[in-house]
Amino acid sequence: MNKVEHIGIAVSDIKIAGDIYEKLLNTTVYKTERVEQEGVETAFLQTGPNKIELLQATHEDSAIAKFIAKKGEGIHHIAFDVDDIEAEMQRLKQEGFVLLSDKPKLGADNKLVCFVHPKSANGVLVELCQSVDNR
Ligand SMILES: CC[C@@H](C(=O)O)C(=O)SCCNC(=O)CCNC(=O)[C@H](O)C(C)(C)COP(=O)(O)OP(=O)(O)OC[C@H]1O[C@@H](n2cnc3c(N)ncnc32)[C@H](O)[C@@H]1OP(=O)(O)O
Ligand SMILES: [Co+2]
Repeated sequence: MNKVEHIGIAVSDIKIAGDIYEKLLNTTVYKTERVEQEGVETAFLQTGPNKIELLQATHEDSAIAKFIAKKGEGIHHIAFDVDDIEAEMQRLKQEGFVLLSDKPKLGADNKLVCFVHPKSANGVLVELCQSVDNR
């Protein structure tokens, strides 16, 4: 695995949260994207080498809606950049981690993604990300 690709933060209102994070980080939201498959609206901010992904649910069955209902707004996942997502998925499976899909899915920002169940990663939802350009 390479660097942290982004930190995902679950928010109830992406416009309000975007304004707060713009002030906090002294930068602007550079991109928004709706990912229907995940039931989320996203907004991205960059601070130094770090990327923040704000996530608002687009329907009540979305993972983000369930998370906020249970735990409230806050850090939802940590995503790591990988060179070869299928190889990394295979490695993690062999190490006993529980993957949440058999195949990579298309995420935001032109990435292939796969999630590791938080119960198998010390209570943290982990996302693997491979740039589609890396394929
Ligand atoms: C925009 C696309 C993409 C990107 O490109 O970056 C994204 O980031 S999409 C982000 C949203 N999508 C996902 O999170 C997909 C993966 N997540 C899931 O499949 C589910 O959320 C889950 C992790 C399997 C949990 O779903 P479910 O089992 O239905 O929910 P429960 O509420 O019953 O949770 C079970 C258990 O797990 C704990 N939990 C849930 N979410 C998290 C979390 N984010 N971090 C830590 N722990 C989490 C939850 O509290 C439950 O624990 P117990 O109460 O102890 O049983
Ligand atoms: Co993410």
